[in-house]
Amino acid sequence: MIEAHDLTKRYGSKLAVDGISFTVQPGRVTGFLGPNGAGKSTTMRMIVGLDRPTHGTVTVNGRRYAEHRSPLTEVGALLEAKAVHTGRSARNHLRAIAATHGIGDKRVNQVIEMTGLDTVAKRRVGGFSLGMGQRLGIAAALVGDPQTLILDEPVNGLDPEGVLWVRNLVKYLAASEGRTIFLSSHLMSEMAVTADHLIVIGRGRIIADGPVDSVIAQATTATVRVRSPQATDLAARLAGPAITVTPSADGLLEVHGATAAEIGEIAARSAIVLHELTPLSGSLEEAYMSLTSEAVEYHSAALPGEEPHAAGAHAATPATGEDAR
Ligand SMILES: Nc1ncnc2c1ncn2[C@@H]1O[C@H](COP(=O)(O)OP(=O)(O)OP(=O)(O)O)[C@@H](O)[C@H]1O
Repeated sequence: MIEAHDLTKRYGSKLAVDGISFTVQPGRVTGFLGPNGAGKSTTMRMIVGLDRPTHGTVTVNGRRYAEHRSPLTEVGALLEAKAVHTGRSARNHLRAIAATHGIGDKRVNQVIEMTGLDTVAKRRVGGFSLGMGQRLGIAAALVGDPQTLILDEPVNGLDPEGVLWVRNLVKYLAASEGRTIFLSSHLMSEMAVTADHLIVIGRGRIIADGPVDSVIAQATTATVRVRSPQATDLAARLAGPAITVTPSADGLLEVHGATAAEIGEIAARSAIVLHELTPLSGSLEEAYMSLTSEAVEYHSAALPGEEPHAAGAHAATPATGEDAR
């Protein structure tokens, strides 16, 4: 378990992390989200003692990282994937890390196999691609077989097979082995299918902390998709001050402000035939854009004809495909 209390980090005049308190529980994957510069990496660095809090504390299993006798077997971290001795082979890099904790070659070989690095284990790390470097960073985090894993953008640079592997690995480690997993990513569709719980930060402060479904439900408007051969009639009967009905195609309506049950009852009372009645929850991307719209420090320029802020556009988009939960 990771516990942060009033955790604060100031770099000169920049308050990178502004008094945050949170708990990362074992047995589930906790996603850490936030715009560029929100303070995610700084928070993760403080957890593993690479940065000293200006104020407040953060502990792993009740102790600060530096107080653990065998930190590598307690917490594994992927923070700076390229922070390796470039002249060493992947195997020797892992052996050097393992040696600091008396971990033998057997475990080194296991993690090399787990991370798919077998064929390149003898190659110099300096020549590794971004994805291979990322796999090596994950291997290093796993060497000590730790109870807690902290992964800063672990899927960055990985191919689709690698992304799927990370997803399945962290889910397995949390759900089947009860480990504590804390990971950041900017890929919302991936986070939506990987995390159980989310902590969202912006400008160094916590914006949301809760189960993925509740974070999405709180930050998006639920839509119900209704298909009926009497769509025009149904739309007229549904429309009211609290209900918005948007015809989206022939016979298809998108309804905000009423549940599927309420719509079904209104249709039944009017003897209107329904061919489809589907509640659609918002996507994590919509929720994220809405939650962080005030906290984005580095805005991209709008494309011609696009709203300067993407949040509104996303909030209006019904959730479909892989982002829908
Ligand atoms: N060593 C440092 N010295 C000065 N400022 C720093 C330092 N490290 C981070 N910062 C600043 O602290 C803020 C938070 O940075 P951090 O890297 O923690 O954000 P992040 O959420 O991880 O961002 P990203 O998504 O871009 O990785 C940023 O404004 C950053 O410029």
